[in-house]
Amino acid sequence: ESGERKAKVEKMFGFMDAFLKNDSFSLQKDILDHVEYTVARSRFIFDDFEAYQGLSYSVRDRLIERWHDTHRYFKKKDPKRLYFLSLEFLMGRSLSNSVINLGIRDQYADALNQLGFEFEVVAEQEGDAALGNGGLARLCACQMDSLATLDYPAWGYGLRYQYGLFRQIILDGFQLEEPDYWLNFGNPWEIERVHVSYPVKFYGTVEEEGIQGQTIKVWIPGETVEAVAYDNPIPGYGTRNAINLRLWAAKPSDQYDMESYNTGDYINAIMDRQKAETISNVLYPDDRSYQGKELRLKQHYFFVSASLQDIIRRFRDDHNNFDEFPEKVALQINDTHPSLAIAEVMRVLVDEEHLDWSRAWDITSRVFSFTTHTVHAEALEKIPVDLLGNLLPRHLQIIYEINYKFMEELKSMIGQDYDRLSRMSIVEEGAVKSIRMANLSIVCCQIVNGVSKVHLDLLKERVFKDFYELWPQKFQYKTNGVTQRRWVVVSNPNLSSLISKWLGTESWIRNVDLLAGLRQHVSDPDLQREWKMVKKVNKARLAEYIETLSGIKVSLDAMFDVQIKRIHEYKRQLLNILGIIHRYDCIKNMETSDRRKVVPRVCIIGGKAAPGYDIAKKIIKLCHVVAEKINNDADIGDLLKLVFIPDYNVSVAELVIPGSDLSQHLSTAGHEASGTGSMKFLMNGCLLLATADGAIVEIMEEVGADNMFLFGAKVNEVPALHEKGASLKAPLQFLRVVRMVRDGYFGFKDYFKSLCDTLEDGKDFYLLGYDFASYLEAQAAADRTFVDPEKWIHMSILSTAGSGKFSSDKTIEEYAKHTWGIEPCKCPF
Ligand SMILES: [N-]=[N+]=N[C@]1([C@H](N)O)O[C@H](CO)[C@@H](O)[C@H](O)[C@H]1O
Repeated sequence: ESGERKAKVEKMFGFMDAFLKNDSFSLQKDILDHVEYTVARSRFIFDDFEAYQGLSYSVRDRLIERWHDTHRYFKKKDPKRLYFLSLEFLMGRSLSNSVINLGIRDQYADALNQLGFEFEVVAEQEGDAALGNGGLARLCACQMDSLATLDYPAWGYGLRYQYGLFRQIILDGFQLEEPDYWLNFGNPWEIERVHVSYPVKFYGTVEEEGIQGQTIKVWIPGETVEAVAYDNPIPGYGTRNAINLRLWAAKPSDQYDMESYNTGDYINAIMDRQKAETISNVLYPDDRSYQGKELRLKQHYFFVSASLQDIIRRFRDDHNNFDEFPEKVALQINDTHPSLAIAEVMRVLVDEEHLDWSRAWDITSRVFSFTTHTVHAEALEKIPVDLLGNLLPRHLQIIYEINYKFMEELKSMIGQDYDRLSRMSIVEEGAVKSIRMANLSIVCCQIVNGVSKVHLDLLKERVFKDFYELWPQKFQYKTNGVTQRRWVVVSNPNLSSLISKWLGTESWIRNVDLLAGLRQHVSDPDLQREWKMVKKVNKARLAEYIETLSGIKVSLDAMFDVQIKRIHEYKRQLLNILGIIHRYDCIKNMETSDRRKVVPRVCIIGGKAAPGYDIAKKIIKLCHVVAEKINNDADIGDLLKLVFIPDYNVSVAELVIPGSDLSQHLSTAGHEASGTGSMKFLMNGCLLLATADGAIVEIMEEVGADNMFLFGAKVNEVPALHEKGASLKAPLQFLRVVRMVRDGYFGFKDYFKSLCDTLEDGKDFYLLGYDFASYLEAQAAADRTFVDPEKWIHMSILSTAGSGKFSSDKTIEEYAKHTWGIEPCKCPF
């Protein structure tokens, strides 16, 4: 019956490009049809936002077509699939990226023009999908773009938060948080799959039942919630493949207790049902440590259970022997947030599929791989057993069993070394007995990946030293990457066309190694002139944005010096601000004649602080009071400006990065697992001023240390410096600027006391004092280079030319080959 219908449809439409045409007239018609029939506004009168909606729905139609063809082809070929489990996906906007990956941006721009709209203006109507905090979350989004573009059969699974990462409002220089109700006007980029829903169980008890002489565990849940799927097609660039990001939303389950209904306690019954929806409501805005909150744990299990039910249902469609599961499925755990998936697969295989433990464990340990993104042992997730035992009683039993078997095996390998046994145990005894989710992930997974070469060294020598010594073969690294589609082609179209012109091809967009071809043209004056022009145009756009935001006029001749990332003490935005105070102080104390030699700077800082992170919030306030002083000081004029860009997100980054001359990555060496912002700046020809930390070390290998401005203690020097503690004496310049803040030179004397206290000798854990002198030297080197435009442009072109290694395409190819064992599966039509 469906075969017949398929044949009839194919005959009717012929197979290739079955339905939608992409010529300008067809696009105009589709946009108007959606304005009229989907947005329900008259096709004759609609505004920019309705044009955005109409346009987006017409683009979505073309995504759905490719999504269907891709998944029908995957179904036909039944390749090994990758399932990428992550609690966060920082997608940003979808419109521009989608039309560029579909290869029909120009057609759409023309169609809109015919209808009297401007593409860029309409594209600005879209809000960011901010379903994540920072680097880890954006990394997933870049990796999904690469998985699609490289034709890998992959799915992303996550949570459909109703509230994304909070909006940052700055009031009198203080950060306030506002809810990000991003779904207010609907979301054209998702498809609600009402028929794809699964019950997720919580609480309850575990009973034992005897079946055919076997005792099996039966989990009697206390509460059930429904998980409903929302699909987000992810189009590849230059391919028909479009893969899926499936996000789960919690809905009241249709199982309801008649009891409360009949007692007429109707309202409470409904309220109870409403409670269910809160599970997927809010993204936890903390980019730091794990909070032992029950709701957070519910979120973890909710998306893990729904995802695994969906994955196993798909596997069972074509397979009924679970020994094939690891051949057909690769499960990627992105940090420890999805690690409960390990216990869940064991529960399904043992309790529901009745496999014996060792067979189940063999399958489970071959199907999972784990990537950690942190260097701070204290940031590793630990779940109190009381919390876990109450919410997921069967999973706690299973984790205890996994740990018991692991401890037995370990004792047989290392003997009665109790310190090491307790350090490696998945169960942490002590005041709050807890489950170490990182230990569980390492014990289970075949491969544990760090996110940069330096990160792996830190995992081996510090964070997971015991495990590395036991299982060195498990530990690998896959250097992070960013997608050149969004971070160059979408956000910097002028540079993108310039690169294609000088490389004589656009294939670098899919084959990033070609960027190295720019090296042979680096000294060509025409390229240098055009390169400079592109940067100038992008700087003008950024300057306009700054003026709109803050009313501050900035000079395009100044060096645009940028630090944009989450606010953290280890990322040392405070070092940047103290450096600016030093620069200001120097200019103030200069002879007017010397001021002519000062290289004008526009210092731009942006980033959100976790709502409960007090010190980070003080750093934001300090930035504003210093800016207030400098920007209103007539003596300074255009020599120095400081601007804090509020509500930093993916779209702001897409505007700021192309307009930046210099970007700062100041983490205390050994604290940034990788960093990915640096890679986006590098691709856009922006020079880096940085410590040799995380991925910066590999960037130095690719573009050369002499093509960057490096400073500060090295990773292997920091532990010894920490030992020195109070004996480490900070330089006078540093003491002077700290004194200025402490004495209230910028006001708020008492408010900044605790911030200044963190910099006192012996307390300066992040070594701002120790690194201050070399930091100022690096800044001076940047000044000297900036006044030599040819040298600067030379370094800028070489930065882009050497950025190929840091494409997420590279990262994904490495993972596919060495961790997941998946092959491209390109949809042929
Ligand atoms: N969570 N986490 N970790 C991070 C970032 N904060 O999101 O992951 C990012 C992605 O791996 C890293 O680049 C960054 O160094 C690391 O701190």
